[in-house]
Amino acid sequence: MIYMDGVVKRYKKTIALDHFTFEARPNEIVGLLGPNGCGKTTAINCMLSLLTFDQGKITVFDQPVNPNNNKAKRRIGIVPQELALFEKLNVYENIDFYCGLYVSDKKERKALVEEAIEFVGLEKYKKFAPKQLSGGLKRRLNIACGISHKPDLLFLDEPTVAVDAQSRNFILEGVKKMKENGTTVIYTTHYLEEAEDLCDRLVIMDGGRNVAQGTLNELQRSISTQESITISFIDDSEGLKTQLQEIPHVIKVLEKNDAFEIHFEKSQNNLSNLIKFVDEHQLTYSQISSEKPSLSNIFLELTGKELRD
Ligand SMILES: Nc1ncnc2c1ncn2[C@@H]1O[C@H](COP(=O)(O)OP(=O)(O)OP(=O)(O)O)[C@@H](O)[C@H]1O
Repeated sequence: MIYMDGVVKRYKKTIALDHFTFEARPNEIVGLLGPNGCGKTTAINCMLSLLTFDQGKITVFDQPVNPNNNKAKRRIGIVPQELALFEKLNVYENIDFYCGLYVSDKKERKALVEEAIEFVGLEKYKKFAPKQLSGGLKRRLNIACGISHKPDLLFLDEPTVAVDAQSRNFILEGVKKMKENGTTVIYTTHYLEEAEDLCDRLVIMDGGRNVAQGTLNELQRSISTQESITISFIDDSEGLKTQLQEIPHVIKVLEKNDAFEIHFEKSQNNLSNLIKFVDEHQLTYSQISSEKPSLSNIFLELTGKELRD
């Protein structure tokens, strides 16, 4: 669907994309993740041929990107992070306007607009002006505007920022449904749990580069932390963190909300070694849980930074 190879984009002295590579295959949801300023928007704008680039190659639908390729544009949907709604138009009219950019036949358009309204669950609000909608409903309207022409390729930029739980679920279920219907989705988000749950593959960006890509499983296998055990002690003693660090196979120990998050490399005995340590030091714990590295752990190890979550 989309292929980027060695793409360099400079804004004067800033290198926003530094030999960036990226791929989105048909019928998958690809998560594009990275800290503020890592180049996500620049990469997307280059894919959409809204920006020119200095070096490298980008193909969309197997053709080099070209701002005059209207046939390709018809197959692409964009849901920007900033709401792009007309205050003077009601819900129906807003969607109809965006759909009209691609579909001129009125009858066909009416059916598509109605379908988009149903898809985002705004049937009761057709005649409402955007200012009469809650934040979550406005986001749903924004999405309906981007998908009403049934794109094969959809860009969703942080669609769940500042939305209530109900709208968030609606949006996430909608994205899954779009994939089921054959759409390829490129999804940027800062919510790592959301990306873990939703995306088939993930691309982690930092400093304009693709620092890692793959399924969650592949990314988990690519880092040294293979298990993280969180333990809360009732009788925390001074110097405990340093002592925990000496347990075999421990990579590092983080203190999080009155608990220790201990990162281990791959070994069969991590949990039993920790319990042995607890017994030997006559400690009492209130909670203990073990899990595979989260996307947040992966992100931290690969980039040395926490991503806002
Ligand atoms: N028009 C511009 N002129 C100069 N520098 C720019 C311009 N647009 C972006 N940059 C710089 O390019 C880099 C990449 O920015 P970009 O907006 O692509 O990052 P981003 O990952 O989308 O960030 P965010 O998560 O904050 O939206 C940053 O250093 C940014 O300051």
